[in-house]
Amino acid sequence: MKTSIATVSISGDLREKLEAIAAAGFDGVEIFENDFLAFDRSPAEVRRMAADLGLEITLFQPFRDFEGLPEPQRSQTFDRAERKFDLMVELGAPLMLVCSSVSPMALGGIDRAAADLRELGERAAKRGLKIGYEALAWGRHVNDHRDAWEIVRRADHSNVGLILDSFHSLSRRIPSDTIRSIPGDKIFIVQMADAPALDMDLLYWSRHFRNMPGEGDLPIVDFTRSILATGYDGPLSLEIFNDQFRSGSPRTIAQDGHRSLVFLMDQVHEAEPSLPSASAHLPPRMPVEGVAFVEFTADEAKAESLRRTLIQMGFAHTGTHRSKSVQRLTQGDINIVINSEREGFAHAAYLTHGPSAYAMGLKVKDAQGALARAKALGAQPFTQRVNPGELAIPAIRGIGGGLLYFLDDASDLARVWDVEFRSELEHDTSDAGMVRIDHVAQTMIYEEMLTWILFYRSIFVVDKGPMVDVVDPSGLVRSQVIENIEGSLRLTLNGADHHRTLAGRFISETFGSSVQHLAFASEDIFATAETLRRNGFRALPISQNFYDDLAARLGLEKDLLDRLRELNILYDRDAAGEYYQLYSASFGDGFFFEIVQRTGGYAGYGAVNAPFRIAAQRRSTAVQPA
Ligand SMILES: O=C(O)c1ccc(O)c(O)c1
Ligand SMILES: [Mg+2]
Repeated sequence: MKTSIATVSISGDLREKLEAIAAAGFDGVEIFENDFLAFDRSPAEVRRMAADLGLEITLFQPFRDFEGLPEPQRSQTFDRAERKFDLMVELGAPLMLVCSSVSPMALGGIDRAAADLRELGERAAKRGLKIGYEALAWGRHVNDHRDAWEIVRRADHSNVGLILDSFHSLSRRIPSDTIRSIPGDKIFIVQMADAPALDMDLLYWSRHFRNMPGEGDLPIVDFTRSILATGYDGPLSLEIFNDQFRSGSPRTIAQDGHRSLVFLMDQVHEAEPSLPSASAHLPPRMPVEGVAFVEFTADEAKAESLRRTLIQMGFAHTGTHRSKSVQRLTQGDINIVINSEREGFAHAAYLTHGPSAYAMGLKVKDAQGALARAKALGAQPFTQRVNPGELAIPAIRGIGGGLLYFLDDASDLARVWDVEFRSELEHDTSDAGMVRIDHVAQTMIYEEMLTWILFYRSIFVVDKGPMVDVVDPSGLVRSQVIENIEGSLRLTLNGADHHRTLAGRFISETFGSSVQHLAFASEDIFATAETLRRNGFRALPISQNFYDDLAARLGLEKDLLDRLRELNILYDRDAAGEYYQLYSASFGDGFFFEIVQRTGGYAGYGAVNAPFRIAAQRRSTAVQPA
């Protein structure tokens, strides 16, 4: 299947757009009229630029308010079309998109529109061009692809076809099955866009909130299956109007777009392997069995203080790397690695971001398969020199330029700890009852969130949760969960809009996105909290008002409430179960640990408690008066 994207989808001038689109691997491009008009090169030069970049111009658009006009406007609009045909011939654009009219002067009537399109098709044919008719979801008389198809059918001209746009059809909840009876060769191009489920005016929703397939909530896979069932074999062309994308990095957005189409075809293939053009053959999405380790980079002093904190939290120092300045600490199934090397990637990450959790190892079914899939989706593989006695662990670049390693049980990688680490037990600490990593919280600027949601969803068998607003006293942080059904991988992505929020400050102080907190699961949080207290761990002090409200809101028994209050444990409850949360103080740039306990089927993250946690962190990190 060929891929294409409309220039309107990304930022920059026309040259920057075309370069980013070519670099991302697209086959074709739709030239959006305004992007051309605002550019100071001739149509012939644009044509050459596209050709030099190996891009086919798939479409010129949009031609507006054409059909159904009375005279003299009708003749004027045909003249207008002829001028655009002149331009298209020079550009080498074979197809014009005519979108359904929104003009108050348009008269309506399927036969009138069909006659207009037929005449336009006749004129286009004389110039060697074609026209495609698209129903805008807010078109005055035509706003449904079924009506647009009937008009095209009655126009009955070989140079007149239909253009389908997933947004217009799916925003109006038109069943995708209705596409299956359209002949594939009468569909001249298919435009693809997803969008978040929002209850708003269709035009406003379309012009500001579209996003890449897989980033939103529309049933895009189903739509595409219906398209392919018709025999359509033209390009899938992204047409994404999105305020964020217009101000984002053209390269990143174009890469996301290409990845979204590869992923889309893969999902279609998975759902219906017999479809003719669903030809993407990627290694399958990889199930994740858990977080095998989290690796910090720090200088020696910070590494030692982190090591002491972890030991206070019940971790045991269980290994030292055979050739590097790298420590391993464990508790239950949790592995924390602290890297204080003075060269290599970890050190570079330290120099850029300061002490940080820059790498994460995921235990997957097949590590090489995960790497192969990630590469096929355009992720950047990571390799570094492997010393004798070390394993080449497959890895890719992840959030904030950090690393994502893949481990599995099926290869030598299963023995990584034995191969690379000398085992030792320096500190005979008391285990505090933490058994596994519950979740990893990654903080990023809000604009990057969709990129990472698509990244994780396209590579792994995970789903995304709804976007949740978290109120920081200085602004909003938007949070979205990436998790699998088993709960063995839980990532919370936090998008900060504002540098004054705690998450925003974390980003500016660590110079980019990264892991802001790590949550460990305990099976008895009260026992864990008592042990930590004995070890001298300072829990984040929670406001007394929070506990008074808990009593009022949830009617907790006094005993339970007193214990929560005494140990600074936050509490939440839903129909499925309960959630307990205990926080560490923040370190340095704002990193912290959380300890949680889930009972029953509680599957959330205590979002209702986040404002109280954030307020407590602000109090405890506030600069004390001298
Ligand atoms: O928002 C619009 O006007 C508009 C124009 C052209 C399109 O193809 C489209 O889907 C929307
Ligand atoms: Mg469109």
